[in-house]
Amino acid sequence: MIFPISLRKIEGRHSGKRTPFRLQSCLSYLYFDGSTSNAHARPKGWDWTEPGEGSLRHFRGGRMKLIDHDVCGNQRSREGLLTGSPLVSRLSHSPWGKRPEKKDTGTRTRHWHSSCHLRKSLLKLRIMDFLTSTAILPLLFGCVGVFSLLKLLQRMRMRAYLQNAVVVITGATSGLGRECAKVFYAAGAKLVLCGRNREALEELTKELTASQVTKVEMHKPYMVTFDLADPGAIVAATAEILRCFGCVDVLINNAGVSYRGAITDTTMDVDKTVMEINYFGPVALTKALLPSMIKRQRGHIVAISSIQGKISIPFRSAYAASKHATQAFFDCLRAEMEQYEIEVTVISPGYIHTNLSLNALTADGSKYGVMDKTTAQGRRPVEVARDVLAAVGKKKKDVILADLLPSLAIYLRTLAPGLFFSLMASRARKEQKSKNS
Ligand SMILES: NC(=O)C1=CN([C@@H]2O[C@H](COP(=O)(O)OP(=O)(O)OC[C@H]3O[C@@H](n4cnc5c(N)ncnc54)[C@H](OP(=O)(O)O)[C@@H]3O)[C@@H](O)[C@H]2O)C=CC1
Ligand SMILES: CCCCCCCCCCCCCCCC(=O)OCC(=O)COP(=O)(O)O
Repeated sequence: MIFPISLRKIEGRHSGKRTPFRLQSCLSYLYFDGSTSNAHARPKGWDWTEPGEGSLRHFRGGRMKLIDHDVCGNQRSREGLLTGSPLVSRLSHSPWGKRPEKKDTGTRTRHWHSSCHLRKSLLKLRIMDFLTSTAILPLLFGCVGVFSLLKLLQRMRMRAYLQNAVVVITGATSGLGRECAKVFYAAGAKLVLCGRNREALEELTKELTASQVTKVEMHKPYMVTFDLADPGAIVAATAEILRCFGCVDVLINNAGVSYRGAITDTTMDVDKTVMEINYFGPVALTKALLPSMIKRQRGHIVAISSIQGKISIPFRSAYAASKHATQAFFDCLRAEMEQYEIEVTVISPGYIHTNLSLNALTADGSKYGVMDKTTAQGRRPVEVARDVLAAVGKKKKDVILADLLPSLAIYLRTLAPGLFFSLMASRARKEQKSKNS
């Protein structure tokens, strides 16, 4: 007979004591609830003890005694030894009495039948218990094995996808772009590094080629310098990019600029510049590279957006608008490119410890030049870069790389917009107040 028992409860409060328990029946299992002080409660719905009142009288050092009465009113008891795992313990016990003799009353026979019935159901239980104890472990190991195998396959597929792939990274001179260059290079990608600052690109190239640490074959990166805010430069740069390795497998639109300012103070030029760099530039570069990808029926476009591509926070109007536009454009692109087997991944990070706030534009177009606390406390760019690598390798479509609060804020914006807007308004009031004081 099997008694699944919560060992935790027993050990916690009652071990070694003479303690009353309430017995409760659930299906044919017997549970006892150590938290109650009910001494002689009748086991609810438990027909096994029907002839009398059963109660658990004794429990000491792993032994327990169950006492009830037979039909003639004689007290009878069973003793059990508590064994088994902490999750499910068993009470092995001396079985109940024998078949009633002919002289027994009808009641006694009825109880004997009910006892038989109980034995049958307990046999079923024992079989079930045997099956679970013999099946659960192999099943568990099986699941872990399959999971590990799938992970291994995924890693191998990822490696094969990125090794020797031509990867173009914009904004490779600094922050996230720079770290992306390092992790994609280490994965064996053929890099085309883009930025405005040639010296910074050269320095990065030197650093990369000096670090031959991985087993995979490394390829010397190319550099292409252009300004994303200059549409003419983008056309010329595209031709140069395509000449580097003859094709592009992955384009990572990472370059970007942030902004801080009140809408009422901000000139239209600033709005346009932010949109040029963060939205029109990546869109133009993507459009320029797409025909060659479509021709090969192969390619992957990545957009580094932001949490602010999903929610808008005060004093970030131009930046949030550019990131929302980015999200929308690349979502459309994903749908349209599926027929050509071109992947589109939009990545929305939360704060990262980079130069973003230092380089942010203000209302009059000047540089903000402050390392914000939120930026300084952001994630390490190398970690985010690894997540970008994984997202690209796994061909993810939309990825949020942020802490719990920004992630929750996205849901709040969708599910309770009124509340979200109130929170943002109060944030704006507070920020305005601290600026004025
Ligand atoms: N840091 C953060 O908290 C977060 C950042 N992001 C996004 O990550 C991306 C990378 O930013 P991050 O590394 O943080 O910031 P950084 O300021 O460190 O890097 C920005 C990069 O963009 C390049 N860039 C800026 N303007 C232009 C331009 N006109 N033409 C070409 N390249 C340009 C910069 O190159 P140059 O050397 O020429 O200036 C630099 O390489 C951005 O899109 C940003 O929006 C998203 C969420 C959070
Ligand atoms: C169910 C409870 C939900 C509670 C939600 C409360 C709302 C809290 C608002 C949180 C706002 C998070 C903003 C995150 C912004 C962010 O991560 O931006 C990333 C960037 O792009 C950073 O750029 P910036 O120039 O602004 O530094």
